Amino acid sequence: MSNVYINDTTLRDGEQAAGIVFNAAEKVAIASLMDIIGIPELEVGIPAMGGSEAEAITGIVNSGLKASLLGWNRAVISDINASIACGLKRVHIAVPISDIQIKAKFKGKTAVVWERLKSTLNFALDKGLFVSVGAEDASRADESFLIEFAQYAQDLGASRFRFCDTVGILSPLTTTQKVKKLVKHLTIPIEMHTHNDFGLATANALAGIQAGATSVNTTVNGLGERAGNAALEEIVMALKQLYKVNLSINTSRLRELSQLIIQASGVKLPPWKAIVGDNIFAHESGIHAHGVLKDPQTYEPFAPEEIGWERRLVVGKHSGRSLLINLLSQHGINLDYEESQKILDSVRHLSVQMKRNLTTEELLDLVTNRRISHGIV
Ligand SMILES: CC(=O)SCCNC(=O)CCNC(=O)[C@H](O)C(C)(C)COP(=O)(O)OP(=O)(O)OC[C@H]1O[C@@H](n2cnc3c(N)ncnc32)[C@H](O)[C@@H]1OP(=O)(O)O
Ligand SMILES: O=C(O)CCC(=O)C(=O)O
Repeated sequence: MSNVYINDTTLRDGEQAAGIVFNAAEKVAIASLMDIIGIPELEVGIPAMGGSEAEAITGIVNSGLKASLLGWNRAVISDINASIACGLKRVHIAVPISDIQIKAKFKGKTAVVWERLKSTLNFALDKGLFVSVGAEDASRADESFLIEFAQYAQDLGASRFRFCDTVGILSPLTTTQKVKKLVKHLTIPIEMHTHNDFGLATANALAGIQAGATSVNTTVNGLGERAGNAALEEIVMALKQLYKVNLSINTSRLRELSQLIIQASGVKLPPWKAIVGDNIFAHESGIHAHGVLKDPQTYEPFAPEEIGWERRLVVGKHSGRSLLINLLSQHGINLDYEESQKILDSVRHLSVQMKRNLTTEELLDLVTNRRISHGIV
């Protein structure tokens, strides 16, 4: 697993999420930050859309990034020409290969699958391009047909093969079974493209990697069609922390990248979003705060600095005395046992009334007011 490769598609599948639009300046800014962070390949968009999308892609191509840049194409010659017109040297050609897709797109004619693959792949190769071939809806395709298709793409000269779980119906076990079979028949790298319809995109992408795939198509914050794609930050941190695979990606800027996507997409994340959510290093509960104050590892899987974020200890309904005593001592207020218990009771009461935790200022006010009313200060 030491050679896992990230090909991020935030600027293609990510932007396909309903209602999301990145303008040209945002697309260039996102690509640039990903490049600085060390993402080796970026799927930058769909040149065949023309207009502002083609302009944005050309803008990225002309930005002098180190990352390899890939354009997404249907198996249509004019799409490939649009990619060339944007200055791209790498193209991805997507071909629908499940019965459902072939029926909807090619009137059920499998001959069209072979013909489209051959004509567009040969065309792109003749133009000197690097070609990645994608099997759309591979997870629902007939398995022999999928293998035949992948081998044909390899024989024709494709440099990489993308296995797509287009509607996110795989589990880690079925992913493993399918990818293992594919690996036996291919020598070119296999890329995982997984969707999150059942909340399994990251798990399935990692299962694919364990089964022998070497590339992952990710998106920042898991943005993408419907429930989204495998999240870049989850894949990178799971590989780093759980699989001990170092990808030479500067993880300390992952939170910053996530924030850039929130800003550009206008879509906020739930605070509990894995890796980059606001609450990933926030502790309120008494037992957790007590543990973290002694050793952060008790309730944190890795240090917040690893992703460029910080630890927060907040006082609220579930807090205990250790946290109160600790926080207040930082403000020169020392509590004995009895007083801390009384203040904790008030904190609980107030939290329930306000249906939230208390800010530090509110906690300090509470203590001061209590002390005044008891003639302590
Ligand atoms: C699983 C995925 O995420 S695939 C990527 C999806 N992304 C997008 O669709 C976003 C960008 N798309 C677009 O801008 C437009 O759909 C375009 C420019 C590609 C095409 O626009 P239109 O010509 O108006 O076609 P429309 O979107 O209505 O239909 C898609 C056409 O592409 C065909 N098609 C779909 N996928 C493929 C493919 N992989 N290879 C070849 N043809 C395909 C469809 O059969 C349909 O053809 P038809 O018009 O002959 O029926
Ligand atoms: O690239 C492809 O082949 C299709 C990618 C895709 O977005 C999908 O199948 O969900």
